[in-house]
Amino acid sequence: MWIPPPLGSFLVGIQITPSILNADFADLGAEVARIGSADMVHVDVMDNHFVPNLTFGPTMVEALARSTDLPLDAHLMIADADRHAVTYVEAGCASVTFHVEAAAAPVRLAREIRAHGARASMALKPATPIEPYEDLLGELDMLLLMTVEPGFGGQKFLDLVLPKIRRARAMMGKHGVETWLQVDGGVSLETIERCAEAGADVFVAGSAVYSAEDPDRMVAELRAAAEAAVAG
Ligand SMILES: O=C(CO)[C@@H](O)[C@H](O)COP(=O)(O)O
Ligand SMILES: [Co+2]
Repeated sequence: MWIPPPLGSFLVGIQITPSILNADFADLGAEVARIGSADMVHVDVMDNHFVPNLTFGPTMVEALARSTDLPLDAHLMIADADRHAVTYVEAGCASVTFHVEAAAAPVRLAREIRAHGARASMALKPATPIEPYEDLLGELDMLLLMTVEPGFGGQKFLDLVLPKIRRARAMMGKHGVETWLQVDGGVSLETIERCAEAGADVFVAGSAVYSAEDPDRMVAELRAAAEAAVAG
């Protein structure tokens, strides 16, 4: 059984997790090989129900896990997350994020994901407030705050989420938890500094990475920009 590391070992600094939503789906193994310096590969699972788009299922995720040594970070945009999340741990994901809007029992689900050996993460859409979930933060390895409405890559970053990122980071400090704070949607060289300054430390970037001529160089540039913003 996977045992959460002790407090403090969560502090790994800035992490860049490119989304393969904007990669070439016909050649995903090769596409992931183009981002060798990434910390994790963000896999957007969509069911055409929770969001109006359809992407991968567990069989494809399992094949992807076999084709790379990078940890997979599954972002489940699916209805009935309680029923399906563990399938993605079994498919080989190191981290599984469910949406709180799609989970009937988020505490039980987070514990179940951890008990099956993956990091447990919970996502909030832009209009979902963080305050009702303050007491759950200690159950999570990562909190994902969406900075676009989930469903599609290439959307414009929503600045209105920045105060929620700040509040979430402050709550983590107040409760003494070192939960990773991930942002997802419209993250680019133009927006990453604002997110890092607000307290995010894990950054999903899809179109910014895969529209770059050299995706791995873009990973390095995003990391440098976030680190510079944190350093002040
Ligand atoms: O979860 C999602 C969209 O729902 C994201 O992971 C996006 O796919 C990221 O793409 P960009 O906004 O960076 O292009
Ligand atoms: Co995502």
